[in-house]
Amino acid sequence: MKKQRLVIAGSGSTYTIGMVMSLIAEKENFPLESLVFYDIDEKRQALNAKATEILLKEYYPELRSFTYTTDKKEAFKNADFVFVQIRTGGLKMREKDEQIPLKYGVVGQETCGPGGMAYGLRSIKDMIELIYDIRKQSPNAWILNYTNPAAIVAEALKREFPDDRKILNICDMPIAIMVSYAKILGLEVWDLVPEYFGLNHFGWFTKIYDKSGNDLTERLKNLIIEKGFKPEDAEIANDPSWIKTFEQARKTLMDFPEYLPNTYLQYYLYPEEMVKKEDPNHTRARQVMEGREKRVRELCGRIIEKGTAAGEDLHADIHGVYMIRAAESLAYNLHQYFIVMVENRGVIPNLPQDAMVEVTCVLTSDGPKPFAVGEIPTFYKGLIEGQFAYEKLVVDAYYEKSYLKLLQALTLNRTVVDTDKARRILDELIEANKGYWPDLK
Ligand SMILES: NC(=O)c1ccc[n+]([C@@H]2O[C@H](COP(=O)([O-])OP(=O)(O)OC[C@H]3O[C@@H](n4cnc5c(N)ncnc54)[C@H](O)[C@@H]3O)[C@@H](O)[C@H]2O)c1
Ligand SMILES: O=P(O)(O)OC[C@H]1O[C@H](O[C@H]2[C@H](O)[C@@H](O)[C@@H](O)O[C@@H]2CO)[C@H](O)[C@@H](O)[C@@H]1O
Ligand SMILES: [Mn+2]
Repeated sequence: MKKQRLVIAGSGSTYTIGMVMSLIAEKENFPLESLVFYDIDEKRQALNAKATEILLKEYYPELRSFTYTTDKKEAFKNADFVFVQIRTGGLKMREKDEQIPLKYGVVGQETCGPGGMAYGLRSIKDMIELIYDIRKQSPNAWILNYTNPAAIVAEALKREFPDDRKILNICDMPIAIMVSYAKILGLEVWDLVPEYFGLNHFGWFTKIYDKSGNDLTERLKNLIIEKGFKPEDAEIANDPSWIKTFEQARKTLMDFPEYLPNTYLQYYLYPEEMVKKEDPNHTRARQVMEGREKRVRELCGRIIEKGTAAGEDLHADIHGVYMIRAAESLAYNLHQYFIVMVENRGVIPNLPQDAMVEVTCVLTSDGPKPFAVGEIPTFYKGLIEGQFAYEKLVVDAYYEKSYLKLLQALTLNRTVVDTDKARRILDELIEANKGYWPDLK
């Protein structure tokens, strides 16, 4: 079995230690020859890296080479896989993305609505630059991107790198939802086979089967409606915000019982309720700073101080395991099922052919092979077309530096709708994003 040379870009992330634990858990199936951390923030990276050195010594002694650097050239040479998890502007800018729309009574969210647009315009520039840097050093590496907003990033990367078949955009929300389905059904998550369609953070499960081909969908829907729905992945199971989100997904299913919804649809289908639930002085970014970010920082600090991870409650999370298993399937041609983003090209015939859709695929060494979805009903088609038009306009606006296209994008977005409101939010976001966004005409 060929051992893999893996680079993690954005290794100062709050997800890195979880990813390292997942690499340890998956070491028999995705053995590493080397692991390299890359980040632009030396201090942030060093904390994770120093804790990782200890974790690897204790749980992965056979891994001979672990290094960390802020030098792109050194980081990206001879990679087989690069996982990309950057956040341009950090959690401080995420807080602005969430707070500014809320001032106008509009959803304030990291990947949805005006906040998602603001974050998207920041991510595109850095992501394009990063992919060029990776390709200079490693023309054949698989690049697994989960930097958000993944829908907008995927659309921009498709346009900038149309012939690059080794960039895969992937999100963990569908698998995190499936962890809850598995629990309700009394099965393991990897025993479930999903049918799914949509855009990233904007999709539906149409069917859930077990590995023997039994259709569990109607039983699952009834169980969710009768018994409730909650997050089960350890990372989010006790988080009040995620608990509310999963409850809302149950309501969505009761309102629109045809398909099982992605949790992110709550922002588009119940925008008024979402605004009401928010405390503008304590949005999700602040909760993450006081929660996951603080927890990871303190954990690393303790490991470094003690020189050991013994006694710490460490586990592989579904986020890390999902990305690594997707990489395994690509590296070793395993033909396993994953929900990932691919260009439509006939998968859903009644949607734009160039849309980056999120659907069930088999991952092979030749890349993702999507299953045909077929034509989708009018309600879903209408919603997706509106959302895709918004995403496309954001990427158009980035390339053309167009104020008008951003105004159109926000006016189209279901979380905004009103043109005057869209203009006021846009003007404030422009001010807040000076130095990150292109200068608009
Ligand atoms: N697609 C998904 O389902 C999914 C799931 C989880 C996280 N994410 C994404 O992963 C990313 C990381 O999330 P986080 O909350 O841990 O953020 P974070 O701010 O803790 O970490 C991001 C890291 O990226 C670094 N960075 C920023 N710009 C960079 C650049 N140009 N080059 C290299 N490094 C850079 C930062 O210094 C920081 O250390 C975000 O984009 C988040 O949205 C996506
Ligand atoms: O608000 P955050 O930063 O806590 O989460 C935003 C991310 O939410 C989803 O990821 C979940 C994931 O679904 C779950 O399995 C677990 O790993 O936690 C993650 C974060 O809570 C979403 O898919 C991502 O795109 C978001 O970045
Ligand atoms: Mn996601």
